[in-house]
Amino acid sequence: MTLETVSQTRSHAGTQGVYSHRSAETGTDMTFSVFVPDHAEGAKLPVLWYLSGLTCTHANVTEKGEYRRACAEHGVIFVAPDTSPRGEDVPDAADEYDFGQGAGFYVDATQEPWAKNYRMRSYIERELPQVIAANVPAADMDRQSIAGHSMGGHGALTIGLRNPDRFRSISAFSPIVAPSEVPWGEKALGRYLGSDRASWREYDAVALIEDGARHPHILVDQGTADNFLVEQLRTHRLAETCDTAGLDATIRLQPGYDHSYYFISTFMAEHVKWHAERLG
Ligand SMILES: N[C@@H](CCC(=O)N[C@@H](CSC=O)C(=O)NCC(=O)O)C(=O)O
Repeated sequence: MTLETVSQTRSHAGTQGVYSHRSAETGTDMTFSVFVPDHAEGAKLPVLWYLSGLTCTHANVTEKGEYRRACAEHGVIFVAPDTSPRGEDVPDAADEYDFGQGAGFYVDATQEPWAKNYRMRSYIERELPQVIAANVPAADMDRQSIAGHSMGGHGALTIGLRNPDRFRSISAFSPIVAPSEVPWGEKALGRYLGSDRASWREYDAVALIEDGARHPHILVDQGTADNFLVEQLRTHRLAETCDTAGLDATIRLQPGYDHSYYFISTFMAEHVKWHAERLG
């Protein structure tokens, strides 16, 4: 598979790259960023995936996430994919920031006209890892963890919970923990997957845990001044569900922080370190 280098920039004792490739899953060109810390020749470094939220591309966290110093210090490769397929030929929902392009919700859509291109689950779980393994020689694909923000926090939790043997740890900033129960999620899952709510459960972290999914290493940070907390994020649902299931997740409320990258960047280094400790 051919990878086009969009840019490579030296930063924090490493290389920040942006690349694009043709995706078989989405049927579109996809762009992602990868930060590779400097390393000895032949060395293998663990991989931390970061899934972004509504309206984002790879660029939001790459420019505002402030992960590079911590990744260089701990020797962690950081991969930031896009949040949906994009292009003039890709169905979109004009004027809806929370659906369509920029809002793939990390599902494989089953409904028309979304099913052909909106295959972000398979893209993140299968295709992009193969692209990374083939093109980033330092990437140790036996040591992976996953993180994300908001819609991407939902993606990290659900992908991590479905694949506990692949991802050694899961962390999330302000995740949508129960999309089946909130407006953003009901809209996206209803239109991408259809009205049968049973088919939504594998894309809902609370439902996955209720249905038996487990992971020993989960960290969530949530700002108390986040304007989406009450209606869309509902962190307490994850806390309650983990308690009931006997899951020892670390769920922290951070006083005064909002939903923005000012919040994410404040705690990013802690998340990178926490993952690095579990990645060995
Ligand atoms: N109405 C807003 C909502 C968009 C927004 O807040 N997006 C967040 C993620 S929300 C959940 O997934 C985000 O990360 N924005 C990008 C950023 O750089 O802050 C709007 O349309 O702006």
